[in-house]
Amino acid sequence: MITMEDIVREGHPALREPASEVPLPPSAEDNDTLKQMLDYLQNSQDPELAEKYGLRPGIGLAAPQINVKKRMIAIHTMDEQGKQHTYALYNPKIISHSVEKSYLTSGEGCLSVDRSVPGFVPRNARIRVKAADIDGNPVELRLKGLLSIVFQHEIDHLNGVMFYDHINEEEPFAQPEQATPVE
Ligand SMILES: O=C(O)C[C@@H](Cc1ccccc1)[C@H](O)SCc1ccccc1
Ligand code: NI
Repeated sequence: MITMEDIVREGHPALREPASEVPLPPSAEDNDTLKQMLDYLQNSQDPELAEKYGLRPGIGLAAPQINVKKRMIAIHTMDEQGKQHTYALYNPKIISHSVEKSYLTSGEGCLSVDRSVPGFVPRNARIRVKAADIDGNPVELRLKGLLSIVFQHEIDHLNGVMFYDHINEEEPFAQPEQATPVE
């Protein structure tokens, strides 16, 4: 079971190195890792389990955050309409995106960052993602809103990018150009 001890924090090299493509079909080991990443998110959103194991709630997790330098992400979140979305993906790739930007009005956090970093994080409002699902089958997703933001946060982790790399240093709360706020 993944707990907070398994999640590496800022300064750990795994967070700043590009992760490697996962050979498909996935090995049993990679499959187990990806399932454990999704389990972490689901456990962390269960108040009893989160309390019992000291888990910080998360809606996304990327393999480099558990010191696995492979292109694997898990996402488990409600969208703005209250619909549950659950993804466990290999080799996600943004194949196109809108010109329009968006940003979370609350700013972003990160399970690998034990401090608050205030500011708007400009993201692409809409993205198309190609990936492989947990069985290694190809999937193509068109994402917007919170889901688009979470996917970009996690795919950034596969490229050694942290959310605060996008924050305007001079004016952290400057309204990003052509951007739609996401509550
Ligand atoms: O550290 C991570 O990668 C997981 C982040 C994902 C995230 C995505 C988009 C915007 C903010 C964070 C964690 O989920 S941070 C905790 C959290 C929980 C619920 C809602 C937002 C953030
Ligand atoms: Ni993060």
